Amino acid sequence: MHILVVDDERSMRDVLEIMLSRAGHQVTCADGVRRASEALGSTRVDLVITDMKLGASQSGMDVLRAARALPEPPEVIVITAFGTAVSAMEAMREGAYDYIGKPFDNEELLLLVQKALEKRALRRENLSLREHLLPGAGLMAVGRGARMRAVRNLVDKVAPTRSTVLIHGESGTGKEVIAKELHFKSPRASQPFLPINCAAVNEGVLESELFGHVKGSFTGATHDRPGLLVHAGEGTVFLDEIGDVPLATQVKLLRVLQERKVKPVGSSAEVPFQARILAATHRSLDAEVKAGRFREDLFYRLNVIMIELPPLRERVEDIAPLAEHFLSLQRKALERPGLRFSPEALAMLSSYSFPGNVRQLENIVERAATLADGDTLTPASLPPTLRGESAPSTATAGSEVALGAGFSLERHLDEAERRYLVAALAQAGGVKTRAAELLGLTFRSFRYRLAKHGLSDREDEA
Ligand SMILES: Nc1ncnc2c1ncn2[C@@H]1O[C@H](COP(=O)(O)OP(=O)(O)OP(=O)(O)O)[C@@H](O)[C@H]1O
Repeated sequence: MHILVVDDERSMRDVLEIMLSRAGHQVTCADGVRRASEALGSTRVDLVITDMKLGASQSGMDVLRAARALPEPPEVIVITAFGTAVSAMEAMREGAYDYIGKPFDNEELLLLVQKALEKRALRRENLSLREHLLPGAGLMAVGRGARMRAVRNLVDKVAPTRSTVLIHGESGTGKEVIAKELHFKSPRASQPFLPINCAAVNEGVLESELFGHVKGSFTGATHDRPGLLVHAGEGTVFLDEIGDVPLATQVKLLRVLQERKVKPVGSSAEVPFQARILAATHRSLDAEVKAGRFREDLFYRLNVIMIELPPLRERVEDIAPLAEHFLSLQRKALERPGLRFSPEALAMLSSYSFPGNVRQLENIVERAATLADGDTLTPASLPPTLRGESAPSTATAGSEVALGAGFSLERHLDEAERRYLVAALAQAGGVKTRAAELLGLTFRSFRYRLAKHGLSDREDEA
């Protein structure tokens, strides 16, 4: 654990440093508020021990406030002079872990430090546990089809490495889920996973969030603050929507990635960082590079390993398992253990094209479960948009189709064939011989058509 000792008296700093280092901790010392803020801004600190009175004009309260302003604040122990119980209480109100009066007994202080660090460790553990338990943020992305198996193989291979990974896929395909899986399967799992949506904030905020800032560098910068890259320690920073980073920030990001050092906004000093970088985008960065909107050098720097997440319509075999997964979350959330899909509802889901991908499926299941009167979710529980697309029981009549420029009979028949295949598979509960029978096809012809539409899994291909 890393402890920051703040005291204006040199002898006191030395005593504390020796005592705490002997107890096995890493110790940094600061003689006042400025140095303390610098230390808090440039490294990850678990505990601050500060004297309340720092020289004639400064106060430990300022150190406490700077520490509390951090995204993941360290615990703070305040040392107070005899007879200053009022300021000790004020410190507790502002979030200090505890206080100790001067002169103190060394054993007493060590015990307090140990308890504060236990609390800190517990909080960190809870944070990472909460990450694990968030719906959909489990260790394993759901999906056992051939495409997801390939993704999973790649994840297992690159998770333990330090490589930068670029995740590409349409919106809602699960890019963040994969980023979390990469983090939690890596040796960095006990360290923070810090995501940032690069498209949601403007250039200034993005740079200050990523690289940090020093006090006074802009209105509202009341304290030095480390950026995510430093704050993540040996964890992972996930740059979501990297394709939306403005060109000016791209230049800085490239330098940061190459040199593994950041320059906080308003500072000229460089701070090294250890975090691993993962990035994701729904854009084709190749095309963005060609259009001059994305720097080619940054693209190559990020694109060391690329994970391509296919849209849900290209991995139909994952729809039913995902729907079941989301329904099981709803059973728990709504405390309705009897909720289930009718086979027809599952078939209808399986033949829909999901332009909003897994996120849309998740929303549909949540809505259906919340609104359901009985325990069985039927096609009537699903939004009408799905009905328009489900496999027709008789061939679609020509009159319903917009013929003319842009129409392609071939594509139309192709889509219809695909929907029938999926519907038959769903109706047959995934048993392929049965699905072939339902369609009046030989097994061989059925298997050929599955492969043609990318619906077969690896066993079929073998
Ligand atoms: N394979 C999966 N297993 C379980 N849940 C998933 C899976 N893929 C996606 N989800 C869920 O679907 C939702 C969307 O996933 P996520 O946010 O990871 O997508 P995204 O590609 O990052 O989207 P965007 O590009 O819009 O940020 C989340 O609630 C996530 O938990």
